[in-house]
Amino acid sequence: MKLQFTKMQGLGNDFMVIDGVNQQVKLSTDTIRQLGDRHFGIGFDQLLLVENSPRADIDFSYRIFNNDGGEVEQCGNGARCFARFVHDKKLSLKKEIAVETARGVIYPRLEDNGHVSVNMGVPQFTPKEIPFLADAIEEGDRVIHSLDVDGVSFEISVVSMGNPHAVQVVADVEAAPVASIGPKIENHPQFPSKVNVGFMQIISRDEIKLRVFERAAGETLACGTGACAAVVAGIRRGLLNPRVRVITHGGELTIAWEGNSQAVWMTGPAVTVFDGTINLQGEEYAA
Ligand SMILES: N[C@H](CCC[C@H](N)C(=O)O)C(=O)O
Repeated sequence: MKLQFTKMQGLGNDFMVIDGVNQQVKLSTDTIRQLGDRHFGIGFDQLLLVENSPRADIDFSYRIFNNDGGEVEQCGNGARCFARFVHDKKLSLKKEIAVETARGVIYPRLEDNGHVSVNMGVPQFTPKEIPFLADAIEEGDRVIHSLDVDGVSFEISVVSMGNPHAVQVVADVEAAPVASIGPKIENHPQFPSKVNVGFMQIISRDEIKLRVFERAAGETLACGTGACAAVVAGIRRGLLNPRVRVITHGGELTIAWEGNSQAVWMTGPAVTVFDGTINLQGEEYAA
């Protein structure tokens, strides 16, 4: 069966976006993995599925799959592309939409300058919410945890944006051990659902550089929820102001958070690369 899709990117974090409103889509884990392969398939960091929501107060349901085929809770760069997609495909005429994910509702808004702003919801910090198996019984949530990785202690901040993040401050992101330490922390036994690993360099109280070794996707050119988590961690550590420019290898994001139980706001680009059609085999289908 033929499946229509759109290839999109947010700061080089790239996606296969599928309209599950006008197509009935059923994809196995293996098929998602094959589609995500950059040599034998289409190639993407994540696959984003757009579906109707049964709730009257929600415009769409948003499902996210890493390129290993696993479904996850949230994707920030993907949220901006989601909003651009539903507008350009005329699935909604609204400038601001309510989108339900596995871990809460987010509110993307199309800006006049072509960027997209997203209310990414309220960050969570308690080990249980990450989930993170802390060393001691924690009172509430600690800003910095020590994590032992092969006998070396790393000072990490844990933040959930719906998906789990472990953020550390480094002197120079370009010299950071992203490829070696990233997978060790991603798969650390104290993260029962694994974790996205952020390496943040503080340039000033208003600017950071960031690299993220993403759970199940490896290092990406940018990570939207990773940028939110890094800024929240930096503010909680007393290192950053409430509005921060985040410089990634794929480009820049603006992240704002007023603290406590306020939502995190993310603003950045969302770009359509091409539309395509692919033939699905076997029990996969798109009607
Ligand atoms: N790898 C992430 C999902 C994609 C997040 C990232 N692409 C973003 O822009 O937030 C996870 O397993 O939680």
